[in-house]
Amino acid sequence: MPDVLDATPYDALLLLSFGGPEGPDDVVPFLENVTRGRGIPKERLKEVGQHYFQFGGVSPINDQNRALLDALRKDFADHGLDLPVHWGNRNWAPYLTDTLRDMVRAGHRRILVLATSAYASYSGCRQYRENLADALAHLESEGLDLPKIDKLRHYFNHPGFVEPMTEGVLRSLADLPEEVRDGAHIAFTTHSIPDSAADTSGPVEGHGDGGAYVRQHLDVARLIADAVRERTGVDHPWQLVYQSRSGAPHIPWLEPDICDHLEERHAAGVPAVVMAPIGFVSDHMEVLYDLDTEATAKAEELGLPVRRSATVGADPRFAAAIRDLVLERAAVESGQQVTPCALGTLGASHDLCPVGCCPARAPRPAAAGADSPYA
Ligand SMILES: CC1=C(CCC(=O)O)c2cc3nc(cc4[nH]c(cc5[nH]c(cc1n2)c(C)c5CCC(=O)O)c(CCC(=O)O)c4C)C(CCC(=O)O)=C3C
Ligand SMILES: [Fe+2]
Repeated sequence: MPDVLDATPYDALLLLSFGGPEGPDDVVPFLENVTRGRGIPKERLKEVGQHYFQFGGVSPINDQNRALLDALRKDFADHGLDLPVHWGNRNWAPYLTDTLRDMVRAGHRRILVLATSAYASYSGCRQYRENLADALAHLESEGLDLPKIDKLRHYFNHPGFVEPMTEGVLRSLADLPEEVRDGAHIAFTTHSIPDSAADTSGPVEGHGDGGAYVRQHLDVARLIADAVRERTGVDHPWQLVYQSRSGAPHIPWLEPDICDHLEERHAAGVPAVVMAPIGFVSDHMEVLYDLDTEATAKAEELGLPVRRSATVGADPRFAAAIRDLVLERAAVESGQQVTPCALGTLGASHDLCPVGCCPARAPRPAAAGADSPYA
């Protein structure tokens, strides 16, 4: 390994995340930010507000991101990669626009973005690209010289993302009572999204039937299930299920819901379930409430032993994976030949989101893609 790693042409990495409230007074304004123009039913908002108030109005997501920042900075420093890492959010402080302004004022001209979503979808990819376009428009109106922004490819199938989750599932299985362990099923969970959003996720040529969103999750689930079988010698049946549905009831979203799934598995005589939240990068509110609180209460009511496995969070292997992805993309942008690292059947995702990838219901400018007005 060389003494000094080089991320040229990039001069900074931007961790781009969702944001979350840090106290009771933040909850309602945060939810207003999240739902602006998104038509989420009032009852759902009141309910989700309660989830936050139950945890003192504090979402764990910001501390998770602070821990990830620390892990990235440590990994980069330990490997001689001199690349500053900044952090901005879509829905709460530190807001993306403020972070980007600071970065431009500090002289950064080529910024690489790491979004805290590993998969294709409007909510996990294009919406972040729209946020980047909004922030750039804002800085332009302030008369600042705009930087060039690229976004890292989807990392769902990078070994540094998959391996910590495999280990988490193994730990959860080991934690189950021995008499139910070998019969346990694995429920891989992710955020439910409208069927229409799933079907149009990923590049246009792959649209339909759950799109890239469902295919990518299925690939990760299969990778983990295969690795678990290899390590334990036991074939644990598994299924991809969904959680955290919002939206109006008459609009179809991805199903089944984790709670219905637990009921169905219990009725079928399954002795235990490991819930593996592969759709989430860290233990934020969706994991703490929808799985650890709600689904776990449902399992208790059924008398079904369950365990929830770990997300990658600030695992050093995940930080190392991000370093690998940064160097890979820097090499691509420098015109070098690279072999991208990816497990599974789908191969490495595209570097540049093509036109029509993960479309919005109402088209808006999106940066860091083939259709960016800020090339
Ligand atoms: C795919 C996906 C991810 C994963 C990718 C990624 O990480 O980006 C994700 C992450 C997150 N979602 C989060 C919170 C919320 N999401 C909501 C609403 C929605 N999410 C959606 C999808 C996703 N969401 C969708 C289709 C909606 C419906 C409305 C809309 O189309 O926008 C609402 C409104 C109320 C509700 O409907 O629940 C809240 C409060 C938090 C923060 C948690 C914390 O505070 O710890 C995080 C990380
Ligand atoms: Fe969400």
